[in-house]
Amino acid sequence: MGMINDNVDGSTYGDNQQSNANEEKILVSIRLRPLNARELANNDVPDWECINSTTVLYKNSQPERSMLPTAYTFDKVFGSDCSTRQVYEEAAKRVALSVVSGINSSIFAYGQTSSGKTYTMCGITEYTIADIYDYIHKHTNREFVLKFSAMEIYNEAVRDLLRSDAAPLRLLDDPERGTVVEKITEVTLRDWSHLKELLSVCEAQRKIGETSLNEMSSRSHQILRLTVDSSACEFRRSENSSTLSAIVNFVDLAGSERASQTLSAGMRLKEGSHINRSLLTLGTVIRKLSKGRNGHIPYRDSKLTRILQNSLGGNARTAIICTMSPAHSHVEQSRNTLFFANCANQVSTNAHVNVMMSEKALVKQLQRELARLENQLKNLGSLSNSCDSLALKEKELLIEKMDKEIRELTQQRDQSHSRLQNLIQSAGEYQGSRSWDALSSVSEPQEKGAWFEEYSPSEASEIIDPLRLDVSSVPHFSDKSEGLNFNKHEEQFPETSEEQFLSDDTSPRMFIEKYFGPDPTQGWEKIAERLDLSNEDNCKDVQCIETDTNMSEINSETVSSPEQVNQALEYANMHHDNKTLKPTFDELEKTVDTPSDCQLVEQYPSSESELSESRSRSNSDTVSFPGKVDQGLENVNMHNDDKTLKPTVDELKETIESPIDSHPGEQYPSSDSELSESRSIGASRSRSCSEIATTMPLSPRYEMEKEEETPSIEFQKDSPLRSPEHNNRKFSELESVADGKYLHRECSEDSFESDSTDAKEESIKALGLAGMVVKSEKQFVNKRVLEAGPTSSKFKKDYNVVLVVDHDSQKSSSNWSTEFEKQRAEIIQLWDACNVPLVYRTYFFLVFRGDPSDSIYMEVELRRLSFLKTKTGKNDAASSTRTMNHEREILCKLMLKKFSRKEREALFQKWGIGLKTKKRRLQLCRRLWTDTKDMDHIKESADLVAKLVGIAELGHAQKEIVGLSFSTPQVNIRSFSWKHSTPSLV
Ligand SMILES: Nc1ncnc2c1ncn2[C@@H]1O[C@H](COP(=O)(O)OP(=O)(O)OP(=O)(O)O)[C@@H](O)[C@H]1O
Repeated sequence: MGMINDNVDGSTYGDNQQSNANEEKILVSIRLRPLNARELANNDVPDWECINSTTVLYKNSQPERSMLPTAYTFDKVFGSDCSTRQVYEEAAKRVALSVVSGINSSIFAYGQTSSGKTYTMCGITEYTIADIYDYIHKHTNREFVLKFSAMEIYNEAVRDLLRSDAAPLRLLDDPERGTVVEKITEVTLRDWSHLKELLSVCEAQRKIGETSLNEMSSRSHQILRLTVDSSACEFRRSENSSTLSAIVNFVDLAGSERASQTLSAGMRLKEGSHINRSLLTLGTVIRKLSKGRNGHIPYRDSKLTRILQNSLGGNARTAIICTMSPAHSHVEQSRNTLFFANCANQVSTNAHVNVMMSEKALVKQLQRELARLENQLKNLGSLSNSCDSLALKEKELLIEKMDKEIRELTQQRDQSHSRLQNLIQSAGEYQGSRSWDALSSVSEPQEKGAWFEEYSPSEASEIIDPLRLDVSSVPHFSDKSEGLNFNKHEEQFPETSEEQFLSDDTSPRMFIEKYFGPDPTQGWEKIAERLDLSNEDNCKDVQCIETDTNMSEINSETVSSPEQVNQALEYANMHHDNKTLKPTFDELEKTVDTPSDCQLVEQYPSSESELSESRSRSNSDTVSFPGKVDQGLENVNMHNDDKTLKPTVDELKETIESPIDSHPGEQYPSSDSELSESRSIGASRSRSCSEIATTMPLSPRYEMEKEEETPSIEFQKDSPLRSPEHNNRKFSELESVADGKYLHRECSEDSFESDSTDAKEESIKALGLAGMVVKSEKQFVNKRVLEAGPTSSKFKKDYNVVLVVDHDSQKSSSNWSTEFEKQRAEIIQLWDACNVPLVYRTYFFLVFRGDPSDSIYMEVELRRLSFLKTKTGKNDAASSTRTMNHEREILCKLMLKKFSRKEREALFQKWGIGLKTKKRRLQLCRRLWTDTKDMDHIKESADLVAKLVGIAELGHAQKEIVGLSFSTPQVNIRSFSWKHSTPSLV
């Protein structure tokens, strides 16, 4: 036969949920015995009284006991006048008789020595067995088999009470039945009288001793065990028969005792010690079980708890009857008993119906169970599959979403790049465009005002898109070729807002990337590319000049160095007319004629005669310059609709014809005849060179370049081009330089068109950049030039001076770092003067830190800012200040978002802002980038802004990523490819 444990409702054992459904508390009751003769003799008084069927009350109100509870409630309480029958009926019968239904059960008697445990348990055992037999008699349809066994645990030894030998029994752990007592005698009961005989044997076998409290004190724990098997009579011999099988334990515990009270000694003391120890373990088990089975349950600490494990929180219904002596003299033990009872009352057990099945029935049962479990497994599998497919779908959706985001971001990046390229191009071009614009008086209705209000629908994007200011400065190009339609860009550019800027979805870093591109400096590459283009076109322009002005007349002496050009241009720029923002032609002419090796003013020709003489050496000066004059006049006539911003014809004429008083220009040619002469010669000449030269804004850097320690562009000293007689520079040569020949591009005689607007613009572009890059010591001139010498014919053919930025010389020169610092300080000043957005400054500041390859950027920035400073009007300044304030407000908000309260407080302290002052964040943001002369302040400002907008990670590393750091010393502007770490020389 196999055994399956079923719940009482018939469900299969092992189902936790159903098991929990059968959870029931241990039935706990209290029985007070009457005061015994000894107690009465001692005039002891009862302290305890049962005030109802469930509550026992402590009657004595001694002050020292006032803190202890006086009333205890249990399932049942029985007073001293209650019979054992009543106790059985109300406190044990239901539990005990579960055994006939196949449910294990246990009835315990717990209490101090001499409290009436044995007295009670004897009665209950008899009543139970009597009722069992009564039940059997009433249920004739079932066949019952009763087996009896009895044991005692004496001094921690298990003894079989049905055997006369005293050999202790071993305990074994059975996986199915739990702890079993090995070789214990189990007697199948014939009848009720048979059991009575056996009970008598047990009583006789049990260790009993006399103590001062109990003449017949039980010195052991006694467990009487009755096993009840039952099966339906009709299936008794059937293969499919099943049997209910359960055990009922009658546990008469030894009584707890105090040695002092029992006057124990010797063997009794030892017994008492074992008794108390095992009872202590039982109490611990009960206490732990009462707290929800947390922690280790010390069943194995004693044989008692080990044997009764199933009854203590296990699968047996359990009833505990706690016996107490109500005598005042036993109050401590009584309270201990009540405490144990109280804990036991919290313990739950799980009762199950134990079904013994025949092998065949067991197989069938197991097959059903197997099918059920397989079914469960399938369900789990399908659930798991559905979970997997769900997760897969989620992932696919996520991938799809990310793909979409990537596409959008890529598109935005491309747009930004495209826009940036154009903007950066304009950064280099705007000077030219402005000058062209001014000279030609293009039909712009008015000057562009504030930078940021021109092209963006929202301020936020404007703030961090400072290059837009360049857009505003080159409206002239907005409807031109090469994608320079900024209005179009405006449409393509998504509107943004401060909220977007600050939103979680768009991090400041992303925002920067979105509108700046991954790195705004990437656009510089395009500058280089455009250098090529524009120079190419400039060469065409030069060829045009050649054609019109008989370049054969130009000899090597007419070649001017770029340095001179720059000096001249700067000079011109310094003395421009305030109204037109342009130098007068006279000034320019003077400048052009200024020898490079001398101070501008000092070296100018001191008289008209000198000037005339100088000019007479070459027609080129009278060819090119008047060409520009004509152009300017022509344009003025065409677009003279804005007198406030554009020079009128008269103004222009005045500008041209009247030297500025305060300027050495008084030595310049001033007669109409000279001017006419110039015009007549250069009428058909391309406009570009001179126009550019007129308005080219130059930074103070060019003044520095005059100094010897500053690398500057020069022709090779050995070259004939550098001969002393070259001091008398000719404008045509300057023109050539200005037109971009210095940049690198070889010219082709047949590759240009004269008087071309495009050529003009390209020339402007080229010149806008020419000054940025021309600087070199010992630079080489195109080999063909050098080899051929300065013969005019050869020069005409190979008019292709090549300039190289010599980073090596820069790098090797300790001057570069000094110069870099100077330039940077200068830029910082200009940023401040021009209200350049802080984010832009920060980005620039972080990216460019003194690498030799930074020089070009620094130059470009200086030029851009220099020009910007000169052109910014009051309205512009007010507007840009507003925008700047707005930017600071945004940074202020970002500070709240980016920094914790602690971090902010640290910042306030660092920046000297009182922690209790109002608008602390705004105070801090208003201090950023303000002390332009304190580099520490600037660095800290940059670091803070970078952290706020998320560009802290930028620096040289980022620059290298975009290919802006060069490992080779020399960079040929012609093949200016920023992405090549080893750019080749021409
Ligand atoms: N409810 C009761 N009514 C009358 N007499 C009782 C009652 N309970 C116990 N007694 C008597 O008290 C004495 C001690 O009882 P009993 O031996 O059952 O105590 P015990 O708790 O088993 O003691 P021990 O732990 O020492 O074995 C016995 O003489 C018993 O007849």
